[in-house]
Parts: sequence; C-alpha cells; structure tokens
Amino acid sequence: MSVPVITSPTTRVAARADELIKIYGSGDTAVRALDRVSVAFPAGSFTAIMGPSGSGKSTLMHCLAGLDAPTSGSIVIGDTELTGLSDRRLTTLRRDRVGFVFQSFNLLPTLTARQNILLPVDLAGRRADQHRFSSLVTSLGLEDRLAHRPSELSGGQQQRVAIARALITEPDVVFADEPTGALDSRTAATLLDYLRTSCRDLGQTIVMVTHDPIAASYADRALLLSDGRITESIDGPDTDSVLAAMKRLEA
Ligand SMILES: Nc1ncnc2c1ncn2[C@@H]1O[C@H](COP(=O)(O)OP(=O)(O)OP(=O)(O)O)[C@@H](O)[C@H]1O
Repeated sequence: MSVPVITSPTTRVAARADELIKIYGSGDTAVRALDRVSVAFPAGSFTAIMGPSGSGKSTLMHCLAGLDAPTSGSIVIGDTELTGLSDRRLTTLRRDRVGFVFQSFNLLPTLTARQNILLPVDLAGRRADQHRFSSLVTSLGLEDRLAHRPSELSGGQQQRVAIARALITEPDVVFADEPTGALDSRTAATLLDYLRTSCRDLGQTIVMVTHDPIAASYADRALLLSDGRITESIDGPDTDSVLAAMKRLEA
C-alpha cells in the first residue's frame, strides 16, 4: 500500500512531488526505484525520510533536488515545476533555491570557512546579506573559525560550516543526506537541534534522509519508504515510534 502525503490546500508548500516514478535501466534488469510517490513538504517543516537500504530514499531526494530526472511525474520547488527545465535553469535553481548538506560535509579544502559559507552567493554573482551571514555564523558558533580551512576544523565545525552554506541563500528547501552520520552523538544532537530550530524560528524547510531513529525524532514528521513507495507517515515521531515502524517494514 502506498500513502500519498499531501497537506491541506491552505498550507504553503515549499516542495512537492506528484506521482513520481523513477525506473533505472530497462527490460529484465529494470529497477523501479520510485513507484508513484506523491508527497508535499509544507514551508517551515522538518521531514525525515527513512526506510531500508535500497528503498529509494536517495533516489527520492535526488529527484526532488533536481539532481536526477524522474521517469515520470512532477516536482515543484517553491512555485517552479522542475520537469522540462533546461540543464542551465536547473543548475541555477539548485544554486539559488536549494541547500545541500551531506554526510561528508563536501567543503572545498582550499577555501576558508568564510569563503565556503559564501560560495553559493559568490557563484550567483550576488553580495551576501551581511545580517544573515552574521546571524548564521553567531548562532552556529563559528565566529572565531572563519579564517580556518576545513582541515583545521573538527568534524562538527565542518558540518556547521556546511549548514551555514546551505542556509545562506534562504533556500526554499534544504536537503540533508545523513547529515550527522559522521559525527559523535553529542555533536549530532547539537546540529539536529539547530536544524529543528531553523525550521521553527526561521521558517526553513528541511528534508533529511537518515537511518538513525534518534535523528528522525528531531523532525516534525517521518516518512517511511519501502520498495519505492511511502508506506507510512508519522507526525511528531519519537525514537520508539520510528523503531516500531521500521520493525513493521522488516516484518
Ligand atoms: N544509478 C542506478 N542504476 C541502477 N539502479 C539504481 C541506481 N541507483 C539506485 N538504483 C537502485 O534503485 C533502488 C533504490 O536505490 P536508492 O539508492 O534510492 O536507495 P536508498 O534507500 O537510498 O538506499 P541506501 O539506504 O542503501 O542508501 C535500489 O534497488 C538501487 O539498487
């Protein structure tokens, strides 16, 4: 059974997918990685995407973020329909309207923390909003690390730089792929708390893929994927409800 996860018509939606299908390969070796997924992400919401290995989490995130094209179906970021956009317009949309946070931080090693944070703004040929830069740097506790290169920063500090870089452009949506996977549990808790606060206080929309039920418990909602379908949506997930849902999937 597949659960379409749609919000009420009055809620502003930051991103949505309708009837998304993604098939890799063809003929006997074809894999249906997404099987008619419909989901909406309300503005200011924090969603965790969970599910067993191979269930389609990365595929869903890559399609939503415009990194991969679906076989059919529609994806909207903000008010822009992604399907049919040229590569050039997709690249611009990803740069200006989408933020990314990866498990491996993905900072540029030769740039300082300040330069890494400002990279999306520089690439767009714009001037940084100094107020936003300062408030991000202060709330992430990076003031005295700005002149350092990634190799001179701890894992937690590098991920805080990556989060500042993802948020600097005030994107419609931030996609986070196992953002705390490489961090110890205390550092992870601080970062997840920051992500949750940025949704509640700044209205940021975050979609996070994770295997970790504790990480998912910071989200407003956990979606469970199985065989390319959303099989369950848990509002206000806690570690126990997520673990129980994962057990149901394995049963
Ligand atoms: N480029 C590709 N070519 C062929 N099949 C692929 C490709 N990428 C993913 N798949 C298949 O699509 C399905 C979904 O993969 P996906 O990576 O989205 O799963 P996932 O839930 O993110 O898994 P994991 O938790 O292991 O990262 C799997 O069966 C996978 O083998």
